[in-house]
Amino acid sequence: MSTSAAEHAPGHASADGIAARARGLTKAYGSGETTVLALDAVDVDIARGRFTAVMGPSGSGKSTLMHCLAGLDNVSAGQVWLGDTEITGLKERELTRLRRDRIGFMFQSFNLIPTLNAAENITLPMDIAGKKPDEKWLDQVIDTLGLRDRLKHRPAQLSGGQQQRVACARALASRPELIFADEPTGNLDSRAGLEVLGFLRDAVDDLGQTVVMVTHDPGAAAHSDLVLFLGDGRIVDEMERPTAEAVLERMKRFDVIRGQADDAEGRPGDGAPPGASPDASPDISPDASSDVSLDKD
Ligand SMILES: Nc1ncnc2c1ncn2[C@@H]1O[C@H](COP(=O)(O)OP(=O)(O)OP(=O)(O)O)[C@@H](O)[C@H]1O
Repeated sequence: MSTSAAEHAPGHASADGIAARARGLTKAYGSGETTVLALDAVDVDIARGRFTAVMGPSGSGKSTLMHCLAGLDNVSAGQVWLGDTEITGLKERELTRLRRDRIGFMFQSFNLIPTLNAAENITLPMDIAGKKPDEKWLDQVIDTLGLRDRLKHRPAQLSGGQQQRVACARALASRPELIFADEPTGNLDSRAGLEVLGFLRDAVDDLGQTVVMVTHDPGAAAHSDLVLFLGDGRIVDEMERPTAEAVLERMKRFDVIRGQADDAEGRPGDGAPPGASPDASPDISPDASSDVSLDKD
């Protein structure tokens, strides 16, 4: 299934509201009998100025999709564009520069440098690139994220939620075209997680940023504008204006399909209720399920 594929003129990325685009994106790991097809000819458009969530069962290809769109991993076939730039085929040095200049990253483990204070962590990528931050923008980011009185603190002196806010500010500091967030609330309690999701939402609504977030949590996905559902390396569904309940219901259908596949192949766990077998689980943790009541701010 493709997203807005009809707009696509073959071989060209449009200059309009598309922040990233993939056509026929295929990624295989290994070779011969042990080949794993992580992405199977995925067509996707990531709209500029929107918050897109990527969900799907464990192993469905979420991280691989993010890594390929961000130029962190090479593709086996197909094409990927960031804005108008086709990144498939770029040399590693060009990719490094492109990631540094045009993409912001947030990870589950905040990836802050322990010896640097919050302010230094926020500007580190720009310092490495030898670029001066736009002070007005940086002030806006710091105030939006409520970090003004935490700038001199080192990561160990900050709560998990505050550390992730610093990571969020770092991702925003260079005003990137696209922010990729991989399970950004995975290490946070639900209150801190909600706070970070609210800031990502604000980054889109108030600062005009574009965010793509991989998550297992329907409550987190409910903060997005659009959820893309991956199954077995393909985009199998999408949901506009998601609610946590609707996302959870959609995820449960992966259980049913996997259960049926298990039945057909006579795998252990036949007849078990959806989600009862570890293999069949869509990887929604009990915590995630309990977060279903979380709603948009
Ligand atoms: N480096 C690798 N070598 C071999 N296989 C890999 C590698 N990385 C991922 N895979 C396989 O590719 C498929 C997709 O993996 P991916 O990590 O993208 O899924 P995911 O949806 O992000 O999973 P999870 O929710 O568990 O993080 C899986 O079958 C996985 O085992």
